[in-house]
Amino acid sequence: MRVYRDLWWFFKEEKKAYILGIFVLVVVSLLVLVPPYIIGQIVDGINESTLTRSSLVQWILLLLSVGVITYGLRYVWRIMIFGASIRLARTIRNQLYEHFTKMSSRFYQRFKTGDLMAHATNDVRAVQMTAGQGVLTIVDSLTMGGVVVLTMAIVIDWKLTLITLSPMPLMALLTNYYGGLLHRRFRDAQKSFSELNDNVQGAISGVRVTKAFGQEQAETEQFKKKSLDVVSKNMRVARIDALFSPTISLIVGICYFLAIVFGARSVVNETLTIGELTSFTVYLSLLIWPMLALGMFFNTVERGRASYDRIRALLAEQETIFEEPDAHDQPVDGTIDVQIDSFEYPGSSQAALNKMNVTIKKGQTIGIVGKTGSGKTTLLRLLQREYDVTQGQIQIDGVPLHKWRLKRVKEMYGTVPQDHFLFSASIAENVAFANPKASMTEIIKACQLANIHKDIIGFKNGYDTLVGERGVTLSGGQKQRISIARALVSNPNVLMMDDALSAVDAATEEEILKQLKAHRKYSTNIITAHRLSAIHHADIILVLSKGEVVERGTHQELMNQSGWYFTMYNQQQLEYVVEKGGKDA
Ligand SMILES: Nc1ncnc2c1ncn2[C@@H]1O[C@H](COP(=O)(O)OP(=O)(O)OP(=O)(O)O)[C@@H](O)[C@H]1O
Repeated sequence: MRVYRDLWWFFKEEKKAYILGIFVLVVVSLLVLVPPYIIGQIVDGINESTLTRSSLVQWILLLLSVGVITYGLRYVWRIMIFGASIRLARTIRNQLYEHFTKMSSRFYQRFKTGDLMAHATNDVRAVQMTAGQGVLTIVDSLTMGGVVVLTMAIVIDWKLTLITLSPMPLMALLTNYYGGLLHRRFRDAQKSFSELNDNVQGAISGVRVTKAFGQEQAETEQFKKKSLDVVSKNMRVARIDALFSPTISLIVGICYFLAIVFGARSVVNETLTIGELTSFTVYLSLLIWPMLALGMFFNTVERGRASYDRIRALLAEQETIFEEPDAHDQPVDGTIDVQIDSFEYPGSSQAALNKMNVTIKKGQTIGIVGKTGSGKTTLLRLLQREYDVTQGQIQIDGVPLHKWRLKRVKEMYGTVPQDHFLFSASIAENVAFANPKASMTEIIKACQLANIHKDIIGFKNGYDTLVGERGVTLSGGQKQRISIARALVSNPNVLMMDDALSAVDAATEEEILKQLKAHRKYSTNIITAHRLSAIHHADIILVLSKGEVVERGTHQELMNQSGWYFTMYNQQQLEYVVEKGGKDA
C-alpha cells in the first residue's frame, strides 16, 4: 500500500477524475446487486404461484434498465480511472526524460542505456497499472464485496453468511504471503529485463563490429543466456501469479459448499425460502470477482511498488553540475583562463590532468596534441563543465566557470566531439541542431566551411537526405564534416574540435583549415589532433603527456625545442611523403 502514499501527489492532482471514477464504480457495485434480488423475487413468485404476466414484464424491464445504466457507467469509470493512470505514465515518463537530459556524464557513466530504457518503459507501465487497475480492483473488491456481504447478511441470513464466509481469513493470509514473494521475484525479473535491454542495445549498435569479427554466434549465445535468465525470473513471478487465482477459486468453492449444505438445511427447517437460497448463491457468485480483484490488487501493487521504488531511486540521483542561484548571465566574450592543479575523474584515484596553466585569448587558435590518453579530451570536457575541476579552477572572462549560467557556457561553444553522432533526420536538420533558427543560407554556409557542401548537393535529395539509422550510409569523413558544420552553424565564440579531422584526407583537412582560418579570424578555436598538420598553424600549441603540459609554443618554437613535437612532426612528414610515393621528397 505504500506505493499509494508515495503516489499521493498524483492522486491529489487528479482528484476530480478519481472522485468521479470511484463514485461511479460504487454506484455500479450497488446496481449489480439488483439482478440477484429480482431473480429471487421471480423464483419466489413462481414457487408461490403469485407471479403475474404484468409483474414479470415489470421485473424484466427493471432488469434491462439496470443493465443499460450499468453499461454506461462502466464506460465512465474506465475513462476516469484508466485515463488518469495513462496521464500518470505520461507524467513519470516526462519526469524521467527531463531528468535524463539534465544529468551529466557522471550519471551516464554509472547507468547503462538499456537499464534507463527499461525504467522508462516496463517500470512506468507497472506504476500505471497500480494507478489504474490497482485502484479499480481495490475499490471494486471493497465496495462490491462489502455491499454483497452486507446484503447477504441483512437481507437473507447473517448466520448463514458468517458460516459461508468463514474460510476468508485463510485467503487473506495466503494472498499476503504470495504478495511478499511476488515483490522480491518481480524486482529480480525487472533487473534481469534491464540487463537484457542493455545487451540488445549494445548488440544492435555494435552489430557491424560483431559481423566484422565473425562473432555472431557468440553474441547470439550470450543473448540466449540473458534471455533465458529473463524467462526463468519471469517464470518465478508467474508461478506466484498462478497461485492467486486457484487459491481464490478453492476458497470460493469451499464457500459454495458451506452455503449449499447449511442453506439447504435452513430451507428444510423452513427458516429460509428456496428463493432466498437462490438469491444467496447468486450473491455468492457475485463475490468471486471482488475476491479475484483483491488478489489482482495485491499482485499489481507489489509490482507497482517495486517499479516505483526503482524509478524514485533514479529520480533521486543528484546532478553534480549545478547552477548557482545568482549565476552570471551575460553573453560570454571568450577569454579562457585555465589554472588546474589536478583533476581526477569521479571514482578514479589517478589524476587525468596535472598542473595545467593556460590562458586562451579571444581570437586565438590553440592546438592540443599528445599521445593517446594524455588528457586532451579531458581538458575539453572541463572547459565545457561536463565535470567540475577538483583542484584549481577555470575562468571565463575573469569569472569562475561554475559561476556562469550553464546555458551561457553551452552557447559559447560549438563542439565537434571525437565520437560524432548524427540523428535520424535530414542533413539540414542535423546541421541546424545547434541553431534551430538557422536559415538555409546559414546551413549551406556552414557546410561550405566544413567542405561538405559539394558532397551534399551530389546526393539525390541534397540537404533533405536522411542520415543516421534510417538514412543513407555516409562515409566516416562525411559524417565528421557534417558534425563540423553543425558546430559552425551557430557561429560560436569558441569552436572546439576534438580530433575532428581524423577521418578526412590531407587535402580536405588543408581546405577546411584554410576556410576556418579565413572565417574565424576573430573567434577562438581549440583543436586537438593526432595529425600535427591539423594544428601547426595554431597561435599556441600545447603538448600533453600524462595530463601535464610538457611542451608549449608556436610550431616554429616547438620545432626548435627538438622534443616530442619535433620528432612526431618529422615522422608524420616522412609518412606523408612515403604515402605520396616520395614525389615531394
Ligand atoms: N570517464 C572517465 N573516467 C575515468 N577515467 C577516464 C575517463 N575518461 C578518460 N579517463 C582517463 O583519463 C585519461 C585521459 O583521457 P583522455 O580521453 O582525456 O585522453 P586523450 O588525450 O583525449 O586520448 P585520445 O587521444 O585517445 O583521445 C586517460 O587515462 C583515460 O583513461
